[in-house]
Amino acid sequence: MTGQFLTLEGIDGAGKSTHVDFIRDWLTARGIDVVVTREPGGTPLGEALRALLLDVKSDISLDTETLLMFAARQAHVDAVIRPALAAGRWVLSDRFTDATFAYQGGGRGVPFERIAELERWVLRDLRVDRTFLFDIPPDVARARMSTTRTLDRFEREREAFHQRVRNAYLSRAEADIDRIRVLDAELPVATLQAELARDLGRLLERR
Ligand SMILES: Nc1ncnc2c1ncn2[C@@H]1O[C@H](COP(=O)(O)OP(=O)(O)O)[C@@H](O)[C@H]1O
Ligand SMILES: Cc1cn([C@H]2C[C@H](O)[C@@H](COP(=O)(O)OP(=O)(O)O)O2)c(=O)[nH]c1=O
Repeated sequence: MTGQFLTLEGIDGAGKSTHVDFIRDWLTARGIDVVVTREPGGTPLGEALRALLLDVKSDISLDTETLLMFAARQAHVDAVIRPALAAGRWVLSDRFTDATFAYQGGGRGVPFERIAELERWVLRDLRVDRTFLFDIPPDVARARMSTTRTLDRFEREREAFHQRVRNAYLSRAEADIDRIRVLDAELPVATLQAELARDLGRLLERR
């Protein structure tokens, strides 16, 4: 049996990374072999592209940025995601293609159809089984980040950019309610973990 492919999405500072270990541990405790990965990244090439993409000093045009995201994704899908799923392992990726629709599409204005074309080319028959979208107002997310990290190229964008990213994520969630679960990321971590556990339980049952 092939594994399930799970992704975490949301604007920067929404709290995705906070739940990665929880999801991995919850699944591992139930006998599931989980591969944790992230985008951009997940392979040596992908991590090198990530460094370029996030570096505040990089001067990258819109289309180049979009193509680099998909170049990293192509390597990631072929080297990590497909083999793991084929071996019956589950894959948990901190961000995936929804992020390109949200950031490059919603945030920067790349036409969604162009991104969809790249998605068809790179993903072919690969589908995400469940996406947890951590939804939060940009000002709350920004306040969370400012205490903990040096901001990268995307995190330094204005609040209006992050609002467009958030709106694009929410539109995708409305259009794909079977896959994307929207979580109110302002809730306490323990409440969010209880919701995640409930939904993971449903995924396990339907295997
Ligand atoms: N539900 C929550 N309530 C309050 N603070 C949170 C919550 N989830 C995460 N945080 C804090 O917000 C900051 C950003 O979280 P993080 O998981 O790094 O976000 P992301 O990976 O989405 O950028 C961290 O300092 C984290 O401890
Ligand atoms: C995968 C992906 C990420 N991004 C951006 C969103 C994030 O700002 C950044 C990666 O951030 P993220 O993995 O959230 O970084 P961290 O939690 O370490 O700060 O890349 C895109 O713009 N498009 C994409 O397709």
